[in-house]
Amino acid sequence: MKLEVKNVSCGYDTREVISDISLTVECGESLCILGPNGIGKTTLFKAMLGIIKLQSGQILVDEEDISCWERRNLARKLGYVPQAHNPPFPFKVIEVVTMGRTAHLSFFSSSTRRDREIAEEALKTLGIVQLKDRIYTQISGGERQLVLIARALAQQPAFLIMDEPTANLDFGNQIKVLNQIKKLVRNENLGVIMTTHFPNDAFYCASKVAVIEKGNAFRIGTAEEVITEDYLKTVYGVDVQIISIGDKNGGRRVCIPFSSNCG
Ligand SMILES: Nc1ncnc2c1ncn2[C@@H]1O[C@H](COP(=O)(O)OP(=O)(O)OP(=O)(O)O)[C@@H](O)[C@H]1O
Repeated sequence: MKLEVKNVSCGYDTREVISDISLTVECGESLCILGPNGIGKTTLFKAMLGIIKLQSGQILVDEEDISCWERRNLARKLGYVPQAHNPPFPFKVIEVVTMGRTAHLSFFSSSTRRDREIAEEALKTLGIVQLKDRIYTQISGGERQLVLIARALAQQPAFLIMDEPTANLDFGNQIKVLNQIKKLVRNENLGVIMTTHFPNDAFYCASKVAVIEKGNAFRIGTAEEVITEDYLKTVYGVDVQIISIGDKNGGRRVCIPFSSNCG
């Protein structure tokens, strides 16, 4: 299955934030979107999820324009993982994850035993089934992020749209979440589109990288093609060094910032 953003422009009222962007993601691929604060990454996600209208262009799933799809249909194809948040009510983890089944329920029906089993399966896939009876507001930020991914998985979408899934997490939880994303892409054949502020996240887990720059310039390709020292200097105005390291799975690149004028 293919998700295609085709010549999309979008924004708020008459203000264009994203201008003429095109990208595609297939199931079994992960795309990391990088770009400075306020450039429009979340705005693009809102457009993909039908929260704001496109100013021009199309969003297609397997060549079908999704603009006139019912929200429920859209939710069966696109799952959204927001940044971990504190909900106002102290739901149990299993209840939060079962909420992901809403798109599969008919009007006025409540979740069934099968929905709860699917929710539990999603918790197992993420290795956090032991949290199922804990109160969501009383677990850690990293655990909450994994629970939100489980909730989106319970929705059984083809694609997961993830807004900065590693934000606010400690180093260990960042790696755990990135490893889970890699597994979902590889083992569950999900397509993942995620934003991040860390080029190393993209080196670590992305099949493709897109960078949105000021002036709405846009680049997409493999991490190696797109994330270069010169380009990061252009986009973020900082000096970095990109080095290759060996690990047991083969070589990998990492990006290290350095200051050329720190005396
Ligand atoms: N609801 C809104 N109404 C009007 N303007 C908005 C709204 N939400 C965001 N914006 C503006 O749109 C621009 C893009 O914001 P957006 O949140 O998409 O950026 P972002 O790339 O996701 O930023 P960050 O990396 O800081 O999360 C910003 O100038 C922001 O102020």
